[in-house]
Amino acid sequence: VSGSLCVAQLADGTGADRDFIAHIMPVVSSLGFCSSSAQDVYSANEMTAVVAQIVGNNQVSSLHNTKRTLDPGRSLHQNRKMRWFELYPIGRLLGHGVPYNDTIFLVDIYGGQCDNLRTFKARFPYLPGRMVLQDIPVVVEGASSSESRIEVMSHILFDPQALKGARAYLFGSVFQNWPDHICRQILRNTIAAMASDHSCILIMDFLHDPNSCFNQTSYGFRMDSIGAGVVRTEVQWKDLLSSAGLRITGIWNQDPGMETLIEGVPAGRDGAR
Ligand SMILES: C[S@@+](CC[C@H](N)C(=O)[O-])C[C@H]1O[C@@H](n2cnc3c(N)ncnc32)[C@H](O)[C@@H]1O
Repeated sequence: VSGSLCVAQLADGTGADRDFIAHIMPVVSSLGFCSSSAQDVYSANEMTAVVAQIVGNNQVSSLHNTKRTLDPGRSLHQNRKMRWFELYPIGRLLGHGVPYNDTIFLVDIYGGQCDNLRTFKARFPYLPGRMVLQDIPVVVEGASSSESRIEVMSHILFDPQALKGARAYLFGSVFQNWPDHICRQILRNTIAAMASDHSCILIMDFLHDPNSCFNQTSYGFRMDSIGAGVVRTEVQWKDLLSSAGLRITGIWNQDPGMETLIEGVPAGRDGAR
């Protein structure tokens, strides 16, 4: 096929689901199997011609082999995972009337084995305020025995948020696991607990850029393939947060192939945050 085709035309021509085409084509393009001149617009190139021949199928490397060829020296496993506080200027959380020792500074929602809080406390040992890890009961049991300075509490999906007025509610690698309607419910439950003047939501997640490197485009593809997960573009994040009643007040990202920190506050709040 000569010329460019948009996602809708590709879906029509193949009979495949349009969302599926929109997700898979950035991966195909970043592997070099077609070209992309604009977002959601693709054209055939020399590689397309090769793989379109029956004999050419044998020349298609596995994703892992191709990754080494096209993206030398980089893979999700080779890159060190950034800590949320290495991306985010935590001075933004200070000087707003909290934290005091008896107030809640940070709630790590679905925090796993409390690594986010443990490393944060190690880096900023003198910060006042309570730190609370929330996760499903079986995870919380394991976490409580390993870290005594961090409070742990059971919290499962769609539970109302019991901890009111924390300075920040952190979600690390959580929303990428869930479709929009579930994320919206989690966000709304959190908003109901937020103090209107000083609480914020911090989201550590991937921000999908369809024109970026293999690392990132393929991560969205892999999230799709293991469940209902989704890696969102900046527009999708804005839409999701605003549909829940939040306004994005900052996005920090040091490497387009890695995690991003998104800060949000209730939409009605005056000022920058
Ligand atoms: C991808 S891990 C993220 C862990 C951690 N926040 C981090 O930054 O590495 C997702 C977490 O969500 C938790 N989780 C999964 N299903 C849940 C549910 N229904 N209710 C509450 N937590 C859940 C898991 O136990 C896990 O700790």
